[in-house]
Amino acid sequence: MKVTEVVLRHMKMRMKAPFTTSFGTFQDKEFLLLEAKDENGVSGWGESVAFHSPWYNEETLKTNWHMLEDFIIPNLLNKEMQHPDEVSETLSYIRKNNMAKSAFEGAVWELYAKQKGIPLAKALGGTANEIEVGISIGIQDSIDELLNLIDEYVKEGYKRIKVKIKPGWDVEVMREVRKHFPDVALMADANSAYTLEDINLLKQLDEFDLMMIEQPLASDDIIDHAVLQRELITPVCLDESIHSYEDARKAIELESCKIINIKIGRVGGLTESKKIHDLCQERGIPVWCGGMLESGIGRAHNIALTTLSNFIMPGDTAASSRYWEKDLIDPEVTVEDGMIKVPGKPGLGYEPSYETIKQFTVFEKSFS
Ligand SMILES: O=C(O)CCC(=O)c1ccccc1C(=O)O
Ligand SMILES: [Mg+2]
Repeated sequence: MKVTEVVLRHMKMRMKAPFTTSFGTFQDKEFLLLEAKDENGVSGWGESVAFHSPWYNEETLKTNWHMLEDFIIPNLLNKEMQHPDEVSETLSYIRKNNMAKSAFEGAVWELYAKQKGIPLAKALGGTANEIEVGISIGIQDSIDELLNLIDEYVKEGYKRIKVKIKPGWDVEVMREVRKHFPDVALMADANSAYTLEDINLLKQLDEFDLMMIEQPLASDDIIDHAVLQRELITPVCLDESIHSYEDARKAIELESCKIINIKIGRVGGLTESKKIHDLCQERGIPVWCGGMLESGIGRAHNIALTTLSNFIMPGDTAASSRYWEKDLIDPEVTVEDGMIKVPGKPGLGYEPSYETIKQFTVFEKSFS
């Protein structure tokens, strides 16, 4: 298998509604799409989930463009490979820049699956025919607005509700949500908005029978998370803290968390995601697939990964229509009763639409 041409596209798509986390708000989603073609003109697709600004991690779509253009693409163009695992091996000399690596690697994984004539899910070793999904709700202007949204999503059948929290929008909010939705599977995501000084406040969340609290403390801190986990009944789930298999191993050994959120981009690709998945399975740590407000391409990658057997908790990969007026793929991702049917066609199983992609492309460059 060989990638003989790469088309890199800078995309800009407006989300239906702004998304607010403890770091701020945005509505225009900019990201990179990477199309990798083989010598027969077959394309595999990858998406970089790096945002316009480095609030979630240190990467941005411009740093990703730089890494791809100046290092990753030259390293991998025209390189003969037997298996997509060789992408991360080849790039292992590059420190971090996981989202940039993952964009290329995801495209190679799709190409590999297409060449074998099997769905990406199967190529990864996944077995599920359908997957359970939840939904992540950003910080709202009022509790009433939040309750209305939750009501809507519960009626649509989403299997669990995740509420973003931050100081000043936490205990009282979760109390109201629990009061109105006593039976819903519920969790909170803090995106690192707290420190150990907030331990008493975080302990109050134990009242609400949450499935987990996601990334309460700093993005690089598994020591304090271990201290916090010892004090909480609610399981801690790590998101931003886990960049690799090694991070996952250390967090599990320190008992910094009881659950891990795997995001393909954050850990540098599908090969590393699988390794983390397998480790967690061995250690009895459930995993679920996080979301980065992806277009259909990244969404399709998440769906394929989620078919692995230790993805036993609903992920954040909601329906295309939750984010976009029009997604880049045909068909779009749809959710019925909180389930997504895993496509049976080779590769991603969703066809990227060149017409729609063109409409949202700010800039593109071809490498061969
Ligand atoms: O709906 C999604 O794609 C996930 C939404 C979400 O929670 C999120 C969105 C952007 C960046 C980080 C996160 C997160 O999981 O922390
Ligand atoms: Mg998170």
